[in-house]
Amino acid sequence: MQYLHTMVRVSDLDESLRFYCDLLGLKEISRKEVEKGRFTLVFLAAPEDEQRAREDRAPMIELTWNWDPEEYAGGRNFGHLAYGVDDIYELCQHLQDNGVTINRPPRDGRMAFVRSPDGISIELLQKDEPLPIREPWASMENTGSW
Ligand SMILES: C[C@@H](O)C(=O)SC[C@H](NC(=O)CC[C@H](N)C(=O)O)C(=O)NCC(=O)O
Ligand code: NI
Repeated sequence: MQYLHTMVRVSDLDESLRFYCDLLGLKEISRKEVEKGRFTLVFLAAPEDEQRAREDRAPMIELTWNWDPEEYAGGRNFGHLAYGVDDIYELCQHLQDNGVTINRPPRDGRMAFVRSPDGISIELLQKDEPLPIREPWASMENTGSW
């Protein structure tokens, strides 16, 4: 089995491509306009995955834009999309300078969260840094249960 993509529905395709491509730096791999279904699919890959994505061997996000406006609410069960980045401070500054909401600034130099135009949470992790997972259980005796 191979992980292929995560699909997110977007309410404004141009606004979303400005965020995911122009600002975040993802590359458009393919696009499909479906007249009958009245929707457009756009597959995006991270720059380092671009070549493999074009050979169908790298994970992507699939933006789905329904031409007829819909309300996209709820979806609390969805968490975030995560990307490893070269310089988390520089990227967050660039995003903020271009009007992107920085939900969690990269104060530890390792992890930040920003929002897409539709409120999708995007986790940015500094490459070559350990995952900043705070083990709430760390202070407890190792009960061996984990
Ligand atoms: C190309 C392949 O990766 C797909 O995911 S197509 C799946 C298909 N998508 C649509 O019909 C898009 C328009 C639809 N109105 C929608 O918003 O999903 C589909 O079966 N979607 C249903 C789903 O739950 O994803
Ligand atoms: Ni899909």
